[in-house]
Amino acid sequence: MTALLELRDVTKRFGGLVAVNGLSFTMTSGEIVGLLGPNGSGKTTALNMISGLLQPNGGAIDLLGESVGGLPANRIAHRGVARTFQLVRALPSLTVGENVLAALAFRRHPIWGEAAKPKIEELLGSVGLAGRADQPAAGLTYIDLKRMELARALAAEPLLLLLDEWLAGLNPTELRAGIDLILSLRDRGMTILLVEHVMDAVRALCDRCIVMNTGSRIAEGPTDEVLRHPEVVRAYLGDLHA
Ligand SMILES: Nc1ncnc2c1ncn2[C@@H]1O[C@H](COP(=O)(O)OP(=O)(O)OP(=O)(O)O)[C@@H](O)[C@H]1O
Repeated sequence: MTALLELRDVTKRFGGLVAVNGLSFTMTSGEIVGLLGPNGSGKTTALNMISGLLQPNGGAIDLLGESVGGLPANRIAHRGVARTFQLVRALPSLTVGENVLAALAFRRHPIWGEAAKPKIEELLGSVGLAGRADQPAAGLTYIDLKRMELARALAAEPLLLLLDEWLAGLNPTELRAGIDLILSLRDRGMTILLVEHVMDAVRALCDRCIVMNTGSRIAEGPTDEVLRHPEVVRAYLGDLHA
């Protein structure tokens, strides 16, 4: 079966710093995979290359067997990759519905105006914001902002969703709701690559994990096994003691 996503020997350098060093992994449709590692290990840089915000210096990135490595972000989005950001990117002067509309207007098959209204409601409903389209985005709580950002990502009807610390900063009740929401996306067939530091969430969500340290993959496998891997424990303890 063709992998949904395949990275082969992908490298990114910033001057003399090798932020991602020969990273290889594959994902199949329907998986939730965790991309883990201590601060600065290269996780966000990897997401940035998969989504086209950064150009790799070497290696290959394929989506459904076709090369997307080095394509601009909008073309990769049109091929089916959507993402959220560590710092939520909302348009606070607009309503919740207008924020989602902006995403619908820039997707591969754009819709806008009246035609977009049912889709906006459907997207907001799918992230727990039903009936909130007319509310100003500026008034949303943190978790609701995150929900809105997710609705914007889902507006593209992606094959692959990249979540960059989407659960960070949530209180325990919100975290449970956030985990359930991500699981509901998986139940609808979404494939998700998740960068996350909240280990309870990683255990609850990820079928498999890939762990990076200083740009390289140091472990990969089922979540429980990977989190017990001595090199992974060392990398995280080293980070905590740094
Ligand atoms: N645009 C950039 N220019 C220069 N160096 C960068 C740039 N982006 C990232 N880096 C460096 O690359 C390395 C990897 O950073 P990256 O943000 O990918 O790590 P991360 O694993 O996502 O960290 P965190 O968990 O803290 O978000 C770090 O040393 C970082 O300082």
